[in-house]
Amino acid sequence: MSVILKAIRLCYDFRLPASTRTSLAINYYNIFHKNISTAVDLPQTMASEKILPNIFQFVDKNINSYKSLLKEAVAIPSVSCDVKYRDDCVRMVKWMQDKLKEVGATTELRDVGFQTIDGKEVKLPPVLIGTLGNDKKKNTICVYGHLDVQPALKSDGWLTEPFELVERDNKLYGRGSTDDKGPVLGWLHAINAYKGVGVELPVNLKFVFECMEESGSEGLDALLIEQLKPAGFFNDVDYVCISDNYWLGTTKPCITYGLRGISYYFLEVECAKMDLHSGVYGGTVHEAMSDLIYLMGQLVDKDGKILITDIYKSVAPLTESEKSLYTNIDFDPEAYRKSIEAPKLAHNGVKEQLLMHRWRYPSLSLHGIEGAAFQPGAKTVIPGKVIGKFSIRLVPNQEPEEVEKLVFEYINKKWAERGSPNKMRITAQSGRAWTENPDHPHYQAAARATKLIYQTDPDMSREGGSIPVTITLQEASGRNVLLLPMGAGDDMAHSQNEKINVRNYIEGIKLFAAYLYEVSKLPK
Ligand SMILES: C[C@H](N)C(=O)N[C@@H](Cc1c[nH]cn1)C(=O)O
Ligand SMILES: [Zn+2]
Ligand SMILES: [Zn+2]
Repeated sequence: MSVILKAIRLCYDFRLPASTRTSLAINYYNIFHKNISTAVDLPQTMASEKILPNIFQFVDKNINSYKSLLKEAVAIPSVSCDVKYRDDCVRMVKWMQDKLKEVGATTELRDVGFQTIDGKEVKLPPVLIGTLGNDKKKNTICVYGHLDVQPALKSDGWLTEPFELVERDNKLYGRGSTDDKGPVLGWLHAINAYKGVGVELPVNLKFVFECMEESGSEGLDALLIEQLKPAGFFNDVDYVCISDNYWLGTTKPCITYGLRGISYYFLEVECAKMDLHSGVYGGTVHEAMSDLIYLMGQLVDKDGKILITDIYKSVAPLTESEKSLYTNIDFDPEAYRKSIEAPKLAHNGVKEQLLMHRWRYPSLSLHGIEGAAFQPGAKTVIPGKVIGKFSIRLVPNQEPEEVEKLVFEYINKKWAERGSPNKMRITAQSGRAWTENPDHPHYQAAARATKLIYQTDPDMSREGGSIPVTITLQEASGRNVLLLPMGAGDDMAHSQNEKINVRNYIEGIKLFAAYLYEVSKLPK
């Protein structure tokens, strides 16, 4: 067996074509399952074990159509944080609804109300709910994904247009390619592949696809808890799966059992009702920007230690058994450093420390200042109002309300010390951290599927990012939730030149098909 696994690894190392890899995977699969079925002597089971190899071949034959569909999805600039793209968000949701309908799902668009921006009510994009299959004998999996993206402009430093999917060096570049349009489409393609080989889907599926995840999933919790749960949407759900994160590195797959939460702050300082000429007004006003920079400079030290009083107090203590987990994770700090071209990493680049500070300790990041003169050129203006944006990634035992209170108290104290006559206001939106039991059979099923595709045991990882709805889905369904990443650790989600490797996209589709198959075998 190990000889075959090695052979398949070498295929990847030497970049052999997908068809060769698939043949090897099929050989491996047949040998592996022949052993099992001979042992239990069940010819019926044998027949069903041929399903996945056929599906894998089908996927390899349809690579171009998968790329085309991703191109269509990326071309819709569904940026949720900027209301000027709100129609595109709605268009994106409806586009996905059509695709779900095409695979036979029953769908509906649920209205989730309004959000308030600058005192104005703006309609939120609808949430797409879908159901495929209703066989009481089958397991039901609830799949969540998001259709919105972070903003992107070519002038940010993209090599190509961000909303045009471009293939370069076996990578598909475009905003949303990995976060999260590629993975969402992966589910669609996996379902289609079952259809394509004429095999009934082995599970029932329920879909929750939103278009506000990058902006705090506004309206979604209320929909899930106040409407869908009481209406029985989760009654028959057995497992929840989300593909909206990335491998830790670039070669080893992982399955994720933890996310940090997020507490996002808008810190506003106003010194005048309009922007001012610095030659005319400079020296005569208390400038808002100076006040804001002062406050933002009080939040975190150069080593990343958060300076907010008592912020670390409730963080879950590190146990000896947890500590030992980090040693076995496959993570290369030097490769990680090189991939972002940073001069030096925090915590002296020590692997275990880096992982812990990414996954289980809070971090504070400064994101930007609205109202600042960020465009090129020597603009000589004093901004009348500036809004500083920063966030704290929350970890287990840190409750958002308690963290918000500590931040507000700290900012108010620093503001009093500053003694500025200007107006200051701080607001927040927050979501809790999430962890799950990775020893659950659901995780074992996903690990079997992963090993089948990538011929290696996945790492059980946590994730430094946040998906606010994960904990809501866990609570609403009362079921085990698992994150099954499709993309690689260097995909640069949220950054310039976001991409997904063709390999991750295509093998990810196979992974989802194999995952559905493995979960179908779990007890109900
Ligand atoms: C991990 C996920 N793909 C993601 O990118 N989540 C965002 C969620 C968010 C919350 N506020 C704004 N965005 C993230 O972790 O930043
Ligand atoms: Zn994101
Ligand atoms: Zn995402």
